[in-house]
Amino acid sequence: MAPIAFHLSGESPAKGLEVDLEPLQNIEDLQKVLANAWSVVKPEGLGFNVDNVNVTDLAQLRDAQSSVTVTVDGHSVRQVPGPSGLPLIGSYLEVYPDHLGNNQRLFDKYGDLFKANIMGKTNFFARDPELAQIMFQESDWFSKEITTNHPLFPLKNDAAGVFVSSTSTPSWKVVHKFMPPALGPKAVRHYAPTMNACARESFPIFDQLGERGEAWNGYQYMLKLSSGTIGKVVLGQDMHHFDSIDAPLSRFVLGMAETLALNKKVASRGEWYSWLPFGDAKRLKDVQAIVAEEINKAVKESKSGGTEDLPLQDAALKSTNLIDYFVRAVDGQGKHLPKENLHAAVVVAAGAGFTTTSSLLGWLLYGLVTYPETQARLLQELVDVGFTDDTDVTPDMVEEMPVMDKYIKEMQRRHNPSYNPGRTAQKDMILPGGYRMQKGDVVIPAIHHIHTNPNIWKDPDRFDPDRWDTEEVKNRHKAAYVPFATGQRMCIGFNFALLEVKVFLPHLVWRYHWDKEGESEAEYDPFFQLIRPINLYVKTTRRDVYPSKSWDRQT
Ligand code: HEM
Repeated sequence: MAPIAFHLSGESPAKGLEVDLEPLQNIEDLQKVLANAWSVVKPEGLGFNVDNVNVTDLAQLRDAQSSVTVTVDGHSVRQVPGPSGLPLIGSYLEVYPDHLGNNQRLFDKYGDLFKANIMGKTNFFARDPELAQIMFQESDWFSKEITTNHPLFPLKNDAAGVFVSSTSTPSWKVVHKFMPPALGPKAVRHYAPTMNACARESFPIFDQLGERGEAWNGYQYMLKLSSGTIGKVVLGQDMHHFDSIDAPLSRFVLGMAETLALNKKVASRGEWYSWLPFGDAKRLKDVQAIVAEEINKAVKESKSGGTEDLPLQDAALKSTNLIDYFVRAVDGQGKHLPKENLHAAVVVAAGAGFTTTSSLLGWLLYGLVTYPETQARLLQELVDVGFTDDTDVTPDMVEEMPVMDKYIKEMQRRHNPSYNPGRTAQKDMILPGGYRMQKGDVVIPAIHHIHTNPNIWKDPDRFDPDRWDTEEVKNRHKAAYVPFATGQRMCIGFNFALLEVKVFLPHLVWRYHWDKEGESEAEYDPFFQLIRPINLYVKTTRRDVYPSKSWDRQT
């Protein structure tokens, strides 16, 4: 039997190919053959059309007299749409500074995948979970490769292994072996007492702020609290952030915060801007040097919990802080994390550890003052689990607090601190929907827009913690909610982050009643690498009255 000709819809039949259908069993076999030949990511999306009639049976295709048209999920192959932009600056003015709002507008205009060229750098933005899932997966299609078009390019540091280096670097493999055990579920449990102690350390300051009756910047104090905790857990250092109301932030924290503000600026202005020997690009390098210096000092001064080498899992449970862990942990071959990786990996863990959780805690305070009924529900839950002034939150207790869990999920859905992780196409391909992608294209699964995609989330802008009890949300697409990303390059610290906020929040809600200052909506800081509130002012009052236990929890 003669081979049959196939071509992609949207392309000339001359670019098609011929397939011998004889050895094929069914249409799925044909889909695989063609997907393989044309680099189509999802073979099952291929459809066949003969003389304008859809064909789903291999036998019918055997009779085709002319080239069979092949569609991808019902579409012709197409280029990813997007704004054409202006010469040189591209769509810069169309996207910045309100990049979340403007990207929303671009998604609404162009659909779930669009591209934008900004200052000579093209990125592709996706808000469809199916596309996000493919992009997040380290595979032959995509990988985290920090090329010049990648948003983290100005911070690229191969020695760090994680976050700011590419998956293809040997450092990623080695750091990715050492760091996860120290931040796994078992290991983070042993940091719960430190987290409780950090929360208590902040009380005298929050008490004083409350007694003054003045409003205070909620985010700034959450930054002090979360970075102080990371100081202890990662660096083994007391940052003295709660020695007084006006205690300054440590040099490391200031340096890291400035680094992230500068990176946002430098990365959004294109590669050329990052090479300038003056201004923001130069300052970024200077500030990175200050951060590195502070970390070197911390490594030198770090107190060890012992001197013996320990296998990874043991070290994770016995170390007094992350530096101590890195110094003592050995892998199966008895090897330590190489020195050249240690310092850079500590910078990343410390930086990623507080910049994210401080933003999340900021948004959680925002939620308390904006949704008083939720604050009341959280307090009720604490009463019901038997919380008292002396309670230390334990990981087990956290498991019994579904109201808090739903609240945090809903706030992360709407205000997740991380929003633009980048991945790089490893070869030319055709994505679901028929979109062409070329090797080297940098794609961004846009977390904020996935989390608020109206095709997935009912009333996405509505704050509704109870949506997490619905079947619809329980059965959501795997990548519809990805606050910590997914795949091999997902967040290593998510267990730590969630335990930390679940330890802090009960203490803060139990001790204080939280009120909003002013009528204005809290806004995100458009000039920062992460989504953090900038104008969040709150007032606190020490609680002296508590509700009774819920009737069904009374013993
Ligand atoms: C609310 C808190 C947090 C959020 C929302 C968050 C989110 C994320 C996201 C989205 C990524 C992927 C980045 C990318 O693909 O470019 C990531 C990576 C990472 N996170 Fe987190 N994170 C949080 C807290 C933490 C904490 C507390 C730590 C450490 C103590 C941490 C350590 C890391 C590291 C090391 C990576 C890089 C993993 C790799 O490159 O393989 N994160 N995080």
